[in-house]
Amino acid sequence: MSEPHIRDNEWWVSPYNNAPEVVAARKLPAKVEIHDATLRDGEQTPGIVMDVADKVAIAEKLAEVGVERIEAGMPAVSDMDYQAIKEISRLGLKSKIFSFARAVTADIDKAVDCGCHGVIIEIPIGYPKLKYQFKWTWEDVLRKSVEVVNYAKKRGLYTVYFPYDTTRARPDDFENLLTRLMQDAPPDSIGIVDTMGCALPEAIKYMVRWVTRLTHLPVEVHTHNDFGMAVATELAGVEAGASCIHSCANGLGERTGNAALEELMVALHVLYGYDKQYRLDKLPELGALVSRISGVPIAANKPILGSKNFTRESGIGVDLVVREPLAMFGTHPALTGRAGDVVLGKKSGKASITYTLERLGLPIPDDAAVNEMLKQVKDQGIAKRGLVTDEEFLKIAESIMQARFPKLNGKSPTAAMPLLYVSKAL
Ligand SMILES: CC(=O)SCCNC(=O)CCNC(=O)[C@H](O)C(C)(C)COP(=O)(O)OP(=O)(O)OC[C@H]1O[C@@H](n2cnc3c(N)ncnc32)[C@H](O)[C@@H]1OP(=O)(O)O
Ligand SMILES: O=C(O)CCC(=O)C(=O)O
Repeated sequence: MSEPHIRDNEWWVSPYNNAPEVVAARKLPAKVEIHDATLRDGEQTPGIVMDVADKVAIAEKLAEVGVERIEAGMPAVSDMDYQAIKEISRLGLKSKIFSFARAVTADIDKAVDCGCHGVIIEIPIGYPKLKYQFKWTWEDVLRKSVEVVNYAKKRGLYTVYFPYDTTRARPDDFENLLTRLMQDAPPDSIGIVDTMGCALPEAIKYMVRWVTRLTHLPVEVHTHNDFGMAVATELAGVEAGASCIHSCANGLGERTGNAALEELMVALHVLYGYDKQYRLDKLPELGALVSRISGVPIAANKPILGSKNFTRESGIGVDLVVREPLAMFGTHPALTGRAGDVVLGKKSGKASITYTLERLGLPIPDDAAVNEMLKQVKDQGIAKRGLVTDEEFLKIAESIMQARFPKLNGKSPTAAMPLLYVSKAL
């Protein structure tokens, strides 16, 4: 089928994503890039330390997945970060390498020394930050920014201006800052930073349009997940024309984390129809690597990567999980390197039993036996408040079949199973 919401064996999502009224409200850029900050903002998750080898391994996997930009770290934090960024730059990966800098020239020098393509120049503009933390006015911010932005550009770096806590800036502060920055030190692009993850998707759209109008520069969006909307707000930014969105693999990051890389990649391709520029099938490998190195487990129900995303216990339609996955899921498990799975428990139905028997290579007995197996599976699932394992199910199936064919009592349990079924035909 050729409608955008359906691609055979890949996805079947909502046709209303492409309703004329919905499409008319969008101003999608021709291309969107992902700037991944796992090695900097992801490492800012409390307690995580990644050494040089860890960062190199993650950078290589990010490049393999197809991330356009890797923020490899903040050299000011430690010599290990400095070495890691340098090492990653030397690898000659397809992704462009960025470093994170304060608005100080020494940090720009470090980015150049590390061989980076670009730099993110961070400076606060959110009013709570200016008022309580820095005691700066927007004029102070401008003064500190101008010299450093010009310096970074002079040193040949792609320069992203990152006035953080943007979404809590006073409108006049932000507008004055950007207006004057464009006169005195225009960077290559501007980041809208939802440091506290507290802006609505519609607010981010408004801000992207506002910054575009003020600067005519490419706009990037960087969000956190405090209201569970980091991915939604970045995609809203794209709908308003943002051409670069920031991420962390597995949604790592300060507090509730950053917009999750894997969710953005799949959404750009499946929900917005951007060309498949990413190896979505490699996302589980990246997720497992980042989880192992960070020590932060992936939640079982985490979008894209959760171990139970394509697992169904509920009996209704369960036989379709493997036979016709798009009846049961919006995306085919194989699109993201996954496989569907049927498990047994309290919510099983008859189809769960017959499916499991087939999967175990066993014949399907008569209806009464299947019903009895189902009853015992449910009872056991309830009793243990969990799933019934294959081993437990085999015991249930065997005892039922042996009761029906007592002549075969005494045979070894599992070895006798096929025989027990065959015996019904005798
Ligand atoms: C939203 C945010 O939190 S933004 C950044 C978060 N990331 C990090 O903090 C990374 C991990 N941090 C670290 O390892 C350390 O905090 C360091 C190495 C970066 C800095 O450590 P410290 O030596 O304690 O420096 P400190 O935080 O006191 O700042 C030093 C100076 O930089 C100034 N500064 C801080 N941020 C910026 C900035 N974005 N641009 C320009 N100057 C800045 C401070 O005002 C201070 O100036 P002062 O010496 O005139 O008072
Ligand atoms: O480390 C920080 O939180 C500052 C920069 C940033 O990533 C943000 O504001 O979201």
